[in-house]
Amino acid sequence: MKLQQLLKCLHPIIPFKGEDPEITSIENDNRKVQNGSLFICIKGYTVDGHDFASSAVKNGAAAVLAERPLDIDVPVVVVKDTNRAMAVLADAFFGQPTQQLRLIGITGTNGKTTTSHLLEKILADRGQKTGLIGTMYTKIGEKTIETKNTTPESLTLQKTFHQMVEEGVETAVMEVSSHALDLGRVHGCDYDVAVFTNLTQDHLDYHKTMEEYKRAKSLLFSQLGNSYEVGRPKFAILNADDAASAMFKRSTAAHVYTYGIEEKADLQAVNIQMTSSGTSFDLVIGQEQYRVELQLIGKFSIYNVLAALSAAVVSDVPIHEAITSIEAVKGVAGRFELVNAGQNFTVIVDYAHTPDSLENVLKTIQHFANKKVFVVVGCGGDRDRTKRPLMAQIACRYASNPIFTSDNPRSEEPMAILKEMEAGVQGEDYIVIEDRKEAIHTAIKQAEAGDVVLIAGKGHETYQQIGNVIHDFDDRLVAREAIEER
Ligand SMILES: CC(=O)N[C@H]1[C@@H](OP(=O)(O)OP(=O)(O)OC[C@H]2O[C@@H](n3ccc(=O)[nH]c3=O)[C@H](O)[C@@H]2O)O[C@H](CO)[C@@H](O)[C@@H]1O[C@H](C)C(=O)N[C@@H](C)C(=O)N[C@H](CCC(=O)O)C(=O)O
Ligand SMILES: Nc1ncnc2c1ncn2[C@@H]1O[C@H](COP(=O)(O)OP(=O)(O)OP(=O)(O)O)[C@@H](O)[C@H]1O
Ligand SMILES: N[C@H](CCC[C@H](N)C(=O)O)C(=O)O
Ligand SMILES: [Mg+2]
Repeated sequence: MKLQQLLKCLHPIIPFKGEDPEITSIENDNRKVQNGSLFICIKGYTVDGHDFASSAVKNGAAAVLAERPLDIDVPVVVVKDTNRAMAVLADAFFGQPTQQLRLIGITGTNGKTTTSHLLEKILADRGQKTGLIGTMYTKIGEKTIETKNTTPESLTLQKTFHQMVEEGVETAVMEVSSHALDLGRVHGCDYDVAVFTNLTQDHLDYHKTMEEYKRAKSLLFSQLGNSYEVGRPKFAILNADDAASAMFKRSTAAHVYTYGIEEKADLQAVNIQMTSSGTSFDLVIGQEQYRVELQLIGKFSIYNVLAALSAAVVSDVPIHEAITSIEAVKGVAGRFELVNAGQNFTVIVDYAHTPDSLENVLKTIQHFANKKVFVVVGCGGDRDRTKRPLMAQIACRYASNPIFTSDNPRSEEPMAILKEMEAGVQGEDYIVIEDRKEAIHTAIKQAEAGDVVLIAGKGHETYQQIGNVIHDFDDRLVAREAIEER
């Protein structure tokens, strides 16, 4: 595509003039630039992309998009906000891919990864080719691609959607993080369905207040189409039991459907039965009622299932087929994942890294446990510090044997993070073991028949970041090794 043609999508008040090279790709990382690329300079949290413009030109950039004039030998297009412009350009360059597939976005503090996997399974079972974008990976059909963020920035995102369209994906399901909504990573995404799981404390390092965090989440609903196009209706799926849903309902013109347990909802779970091996309930939808027998555990799993079923129903999947698909799901990696190596106690690895998720998982365990409950838990560095004392309190409230350890300390001093956890539980009974491997081994060594060991916070992660070094680390493998050593 010619540069001038591409720039038209920015609708400048005064047209950009100048040379008109052929643009073969768009990049925001100078290391990925090739002959003919348009290099977009983004001011990041760590470095300023403008500093890499000369290097991008050396690597073959045919033009540069920047927020100020630059002394380089290729055309420089100056805009006020390159991050905003990147979303528009990416959407145009890749042929507006989200208008060519069905796009379902899932937001909320907890349950996004789980719900997206449940929904993907329902759609794939119907014979649809699906795409998935989220915390664990991006998936196109059966192919998985490694990712860094839960929701990538706009350029990667639109490139991925383009690839999905090329490969025949009919529906893409994606996790939409509050960071992504706030930073405009999803500008240009034309969602058909927006799903809300729940809102509890996380990410206050970034959003500062819960009100701001909620406002960021609400963008998914306010940005959901504002027209009643007959052929492409838009739906907002809201959690009737979460107070934030009222604001999201007000934010959207889309058709609203609700799900829930406590409050009246369009899809409602009643007659719930929970055991240590599964959960069952009656799904009431309109005048109809269906029994649902899940292999998933805990009340929070019912919410994720209801969210996925609601999104499936508005996507024209017959409800009984959606239920059959969900009943076959054994779980999602790193979410309430059992580690079995022949031991006579239960070991669970779970991605709970917020106060609410930790409380939910521990309450679920407490419901079934009749012996000791160990929890090995830490808090990530360079992330919301205010959750540290709260998570420690929850660990002490619901577990008989709390062990505080490191999660991903990142640039922080591991013991300083642990001190902030301890500040919440003065006088309580707990132990601190900075080294995560040692902490897991200690819990497993001490566990006796019938006890439960919960290893929380890192779930599917296969690394531990300490300082700038990323070490291989997988809670599931470490737990297995510890069990085998007994
Ligand atoms: C705070 C934040 O969101 N940071 C994101 C941001 O990084 P940054 O601002 O530090 O980027 P930077 O390194 O300064 O680079 C600026 C520009 O220079 C370019 N550059 C940089 C270096 C170089 O040699 N050459 C070059 O051209 C970069 O490509 C970029 O365009 O842009 C990066 C690229 O898009 C993101 O990967 C990165 O996410 C980091 C890893 C992160 O941890 N983000 C978290 C807070 C986050 O976004 N989390 C949410 C929610 C998770 C959840 O709850 O599920 C998520 O969606 O992941
Ligand atoms: N609906 C829910 N409500 C509360 N807690 C939940 C819910 N679903 C899952 N959890 C807990 O939260 C943890 C993370 O779940 P999941 O990965 O599905 O959430 P997520 O929203 O994708 O998280 P992230 O923001 O880190 O990507 C699970 O391991 C479990 O402990
Ligand atoms: N998506 C979450 C991941 C947290 C996982 C936890 N293991 C940590 O490193 O803090 C976040 O960015 O807050
Ligand atoms: Mg996730």
